[in-house]
Amino acid sequence: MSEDRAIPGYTLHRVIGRGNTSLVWLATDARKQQVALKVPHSETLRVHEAAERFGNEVRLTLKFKHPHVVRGHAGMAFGPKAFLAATYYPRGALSDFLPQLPERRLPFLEALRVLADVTSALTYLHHQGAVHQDVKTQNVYVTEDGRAALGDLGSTYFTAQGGQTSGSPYYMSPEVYHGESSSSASDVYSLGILIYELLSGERPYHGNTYEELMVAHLTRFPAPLVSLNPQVPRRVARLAELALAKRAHDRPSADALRRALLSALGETPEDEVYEDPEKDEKAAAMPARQMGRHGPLEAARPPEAAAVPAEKAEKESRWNPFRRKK
Ligand SMILES: Nc1ncnc2c1ncn2[C@@H]1O[C@H](COP(=O)(O)OP(=O)(O)OP(=O)(O)O)[C@@H](O)[C@H]1O
Repeated sequence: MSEDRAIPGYTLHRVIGRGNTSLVWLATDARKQQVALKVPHSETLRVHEAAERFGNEVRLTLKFKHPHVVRGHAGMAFGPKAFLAATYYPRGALSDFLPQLPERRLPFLEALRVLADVTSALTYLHHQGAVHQDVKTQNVYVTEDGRAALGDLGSTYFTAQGGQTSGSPYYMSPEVYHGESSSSASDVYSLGILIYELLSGERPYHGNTYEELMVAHLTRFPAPLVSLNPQVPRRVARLAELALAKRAHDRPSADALRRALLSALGETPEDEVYEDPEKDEKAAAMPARQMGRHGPLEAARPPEAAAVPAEKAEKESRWNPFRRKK
């Protein structure tokens, strides 16, 4: 990284990832704590909607506080010194290591645990009135002891404020393919795809092009999950199949799925009690001198210009989700 992009207060050790938007470093902060430091590419800062998307990710990652949502420690949403310091997950994202596993699958109980954690994160976001819009293996980070956290809040928005519909074609719901608004039910659909993928080792729908995937999501039905993996408890299989209902209102809530997954793990699902995300905002803030014009604590704005409009997905070059490396 050139000197002018150095982030004050952090020592950079090595690059651990490179996405469309940012370069991710393993770094240590002033207290010698390891963090994943996301620094937007210069091009991201030059393209308005890309910069907005990064800024949205910074603001919301700092705002939400849940054990299964990637935690932001500090950041700056906009400007040449924009960055996000977040919890570092040494195993990386699910997509980083799944392909190396036998049959591309986590052991069954580990998969259930990861899914229960992601579903708990979604239950929380939906309870806050937010829609994630990008649930997929690339955005699920896993700890050494097999616990998961949902990250990449760049496309997340609050339904009360509105936001631009977006998604990734392997995970996108029929209504998003139709160019309609996304909702918590669209997240549940993407979660249904993830459940299939983790419990059967394969995504339910395939296609080599955006159009082929669209046809599959709009017209086909997945094979019964228990036929692909007889270990899957019937209730989980039933709800996962319902999560892939073509009509949004036929899908279960994330919370219903969370309860089924926890029961499958032999646990008694409890109601989740949430901390007010505003409560510790000041504690999570950067020192004032490091705050940009749009500091990380500013109320979250909808990522209007930031997300990938589904109907434009084919046309957009950089922001076409189908072309994203993931
Ligand atoms: N908190 C983290 N802990 C460990 N590794 C991480 C973390 N965040 C990101 N990475 C690594 O960096 C890679 C790139 O991160 P990410 O996909 O978030 O980049 P991005 O440019 O913001 O995303 P996009 O391509 O969706 O725009 C990830 O695939 C992962 O390997």
